[in-house]
Amino acid sequence: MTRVVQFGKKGKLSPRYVGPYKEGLGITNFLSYEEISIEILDRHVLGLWTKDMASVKEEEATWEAGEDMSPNICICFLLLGFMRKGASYFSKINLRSGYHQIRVRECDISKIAFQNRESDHANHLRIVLQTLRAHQLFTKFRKYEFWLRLTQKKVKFQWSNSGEKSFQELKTRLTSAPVLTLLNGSDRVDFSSQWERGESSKFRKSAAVTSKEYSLDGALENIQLPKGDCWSVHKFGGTCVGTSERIGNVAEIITADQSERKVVVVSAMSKVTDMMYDLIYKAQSRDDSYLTALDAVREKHKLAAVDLLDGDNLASFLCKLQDDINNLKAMLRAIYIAGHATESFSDFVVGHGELWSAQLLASAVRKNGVECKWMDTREVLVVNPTSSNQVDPDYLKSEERLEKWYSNNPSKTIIATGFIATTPQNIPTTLKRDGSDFSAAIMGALLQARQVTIWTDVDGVYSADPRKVSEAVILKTLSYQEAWEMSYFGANVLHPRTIVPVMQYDIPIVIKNIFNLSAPGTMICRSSGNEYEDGQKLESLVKGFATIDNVALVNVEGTGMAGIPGTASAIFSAVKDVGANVVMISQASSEHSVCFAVPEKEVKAVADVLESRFGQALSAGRLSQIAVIPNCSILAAVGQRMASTPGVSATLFTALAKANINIRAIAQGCTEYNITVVVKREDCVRALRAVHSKFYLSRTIIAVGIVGPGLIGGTLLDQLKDQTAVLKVKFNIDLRVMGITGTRTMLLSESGIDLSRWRELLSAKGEMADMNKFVHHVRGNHFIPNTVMVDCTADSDIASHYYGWLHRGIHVVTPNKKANSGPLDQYLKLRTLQRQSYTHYFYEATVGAGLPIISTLRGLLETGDKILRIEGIFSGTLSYIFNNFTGSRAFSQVVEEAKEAGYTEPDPRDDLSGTDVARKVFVDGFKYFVSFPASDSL
Ligand SMILES: NC(=O)C1=CN([C@@H]2O[C@H](COP(=O)(O)OP(=O)(O)OC[C@H]3O[C@@H](n4cnc5c(N)ncnc54)[C@H](OP(=O)(O)O)[C@@H]3O)[C@@H](O)[C@H]2O)C=CC1
Ligand SMILES: N[C@@H](CC=O)C(=O)O
Repeated sequence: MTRVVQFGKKGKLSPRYVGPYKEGLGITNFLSYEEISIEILDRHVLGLWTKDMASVKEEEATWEAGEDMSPNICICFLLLGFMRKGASYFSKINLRSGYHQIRVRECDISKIAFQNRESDHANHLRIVLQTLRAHQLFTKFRKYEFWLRLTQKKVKFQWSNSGEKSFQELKTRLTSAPVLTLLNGSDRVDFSSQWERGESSKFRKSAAVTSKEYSLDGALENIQLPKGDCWSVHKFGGTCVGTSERIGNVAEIITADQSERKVVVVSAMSKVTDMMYDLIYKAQSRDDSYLTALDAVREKHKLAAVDLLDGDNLASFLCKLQDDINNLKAMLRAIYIAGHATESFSDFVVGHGELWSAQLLASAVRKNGVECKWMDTREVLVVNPTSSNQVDPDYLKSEERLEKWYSNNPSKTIIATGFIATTPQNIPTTLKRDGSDFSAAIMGALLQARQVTIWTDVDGVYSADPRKVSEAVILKTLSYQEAWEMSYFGANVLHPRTIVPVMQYDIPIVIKNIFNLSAPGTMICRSSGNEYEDGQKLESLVKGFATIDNVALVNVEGTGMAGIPGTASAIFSAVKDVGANVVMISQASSEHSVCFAVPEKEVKAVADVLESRFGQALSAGRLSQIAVIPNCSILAAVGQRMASTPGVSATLFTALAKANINIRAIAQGCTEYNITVVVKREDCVRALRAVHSKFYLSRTIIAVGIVGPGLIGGTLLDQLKDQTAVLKVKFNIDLRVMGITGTRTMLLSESGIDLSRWRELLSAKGEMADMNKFVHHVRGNHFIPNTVMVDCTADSDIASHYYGWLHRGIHVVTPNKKANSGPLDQYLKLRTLQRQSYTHYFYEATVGAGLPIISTLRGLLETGDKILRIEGIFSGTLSYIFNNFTGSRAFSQVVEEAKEAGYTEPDPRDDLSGTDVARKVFVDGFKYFVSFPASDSL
């Protein structure tokens, strides 16, 4: 029972009952317990109403109520009445007294008014507070003196920050007091026993956040806004509600969601926001087609509604839609005439997409039998636009409005519009880019919800862009900071600002795929500090990698910069003046140069302004240059566990070096949560894949080119066929043979040759051999960071390519002795380059037919052994001949047999002449202890 009392013109009302405040309890025709207890426990004690207040003229038993009378104080008196009677636990009986809920207007929040002597205020309050103190419910009485001052009639009302703080504390203390209640008729439940059983915190929370638990018979509306774990927030983007069928699916998800209470934030149907902006653009360009475009908008929503709804629901939606369209038509006409739309006009028009999708979804949810309310968030979310095209939420005002909205629209399921909000002056505005995610996060914070779920069309946050790294994995968890860093550096996770509202309450954000409900998604939450909890491998110090393409570097250099305060300020003020966004900054400690990255499209303006501002410094030689390096990309490694872990950057840079990626600039924040490098744009994907595989987030992919599929090359290909699976599973290596070439034909593949059929494919599909094309193909796949050429020929011409290959970052593996037994200076040049380019040059198979002779010799020498003598027959061919040329067969026949057995060189004369043995002696390992003149070669 809620009694509505109309106010007269002067805001006076006369109560119909004189309260029994001084007469004792038990008068029956007062408010029911539910009304009062809920008011007490949930709204008024918790409420944040800050303006005063109903003053009571006792003699007349009338109330003068200001527009904003505060019931907080009244409630305190209410409590004190009970406490004065010795109550330390409250029951509904205590509360059934002469207090009235009144509303100024039908739609207003009910407020409690009651009869009281003004002179009693201070006394009563003291008793309340002393009683609380006696029960150790708060610690410092003097902290609440503000209350006493405020309640004095002639004292000017001033609500200071400290008053607010103290009130909040008092509120918490009061609401954590034990309360007796009746749940059902005469069933009495003593929550104090829960308290004694150690469930106080649970109870405190439920007392503070729910109201229904205290209802006697459920007759009373839940007008008090509960907060806390009972709420979950879901956000569905435009793709999720792109069609009537998808809206229906979303309604199913909401219906199936087990949360006690939920707010569902919804974007406009996909493409609608663009359509709405297009309307404005057309209208202000005086393009008459805005009318047909508006018809298309109406039709889209009408069709969706007809598919989804029926009966009254459909009729009422269509009626509302037509009203809105009529209004929009008028507004667009005004824009058409003015030839201009103000920002608030635009925001108002554009926001209709969310208004319609929220209403459609709400109707669809209701159709599933779930009671729900839809919320136009412009009534609730208050934001202050900033100069930088962003908005700052006003949480206090939004909270007030949310409480008010809820009291008029109490529901366990609320479908709220994303993206739109209002300014403090009630001017419609939007939350700008990715605004719906932000709306959901703000709602989560206002309700202190258990979780915010962002529904999208991917399974979660990937360790890298899956379009660039096909082996990218879904991350189970990310800390707020990691998500923040990833999204800043281009990972399409969440807008960084989305994380801010939820962070303060430790509310997790879960990213889920609406098209794959069984996928667990990614949870963004406070870092647990437990290295293993998220199931990531120990090696995954880096959680993920993100890239930003299309950036340019600007390098300002000169001796005149060192030690001159204000240089950086002057540079970046100039950059700010042209509105450019600085993505990354790096300055060497020598202070001779400052290097920073800006979006490519802004670099010209930046260069121009710097040239003009620093023209004098340039001509005087204080600055040597302002250089622009275009076509760059930023690659960022992100991971909270990178902090204070030595070796992460070394691993990162080694991976990049091995993939032959040149780093143009480096930056690392002092939190050590990210390491950022700038690379050439064309190198970016290879760089990303190289580092991704290096940190064991995926397999190391190697593109292999086989030159010379003869005996050795063919055997190797067969061996690779057998080992491919083992290499993948056991060694995390994904080896793909991208090309095979002989002297006449070559076979190329985009994704890797099927090694079980390579002979058949080479002869059937081989094309004319072309070494340049071959190398370009094997190396040219931007998605594979590592390339290896395996030279299985005995050709010096092929060996002469090694230098160029190593120079391009291509690793070389060969059994061909030619490069190592040619001119020594060329060999040494090759080795120097190999060391400088961080590439591998492996040639173990040149000696001993693949037995580990070279590495063994080197190991012996490195550990202090001295090689005095090496004895043996360094030729398989000669060894075969020595053993088999017994005179019974012709020498040529024995040589033929040796060739058949695979011992000989392609030209057996190399073996017979001893040249092959001599080459082996030349090969690296032997050079440790045999001196050759630099001019010697074979
Ligand atoms: N046999 C052995 O036990 C050992 C051999 N080696 C070394 O392995 C290498 C290969 O020996 P092996 O397999 O026996 O010789 P093969 O004669 O069986 O194979 C040589 C291959 O190289 C190809 N080839 C030659 N020149 C070129 C060129 N310019 N461009 C492309 N392909 C070319 C040939 O192609 P095509 O068929 O089209 O002419 C052929 O497929 C040699 O350097 C040898 O010293 C090392 C250790 C042991
Ligand atoms: N032809 C060589 C084998 C490869 O190096 C030999 O006979 O030993």
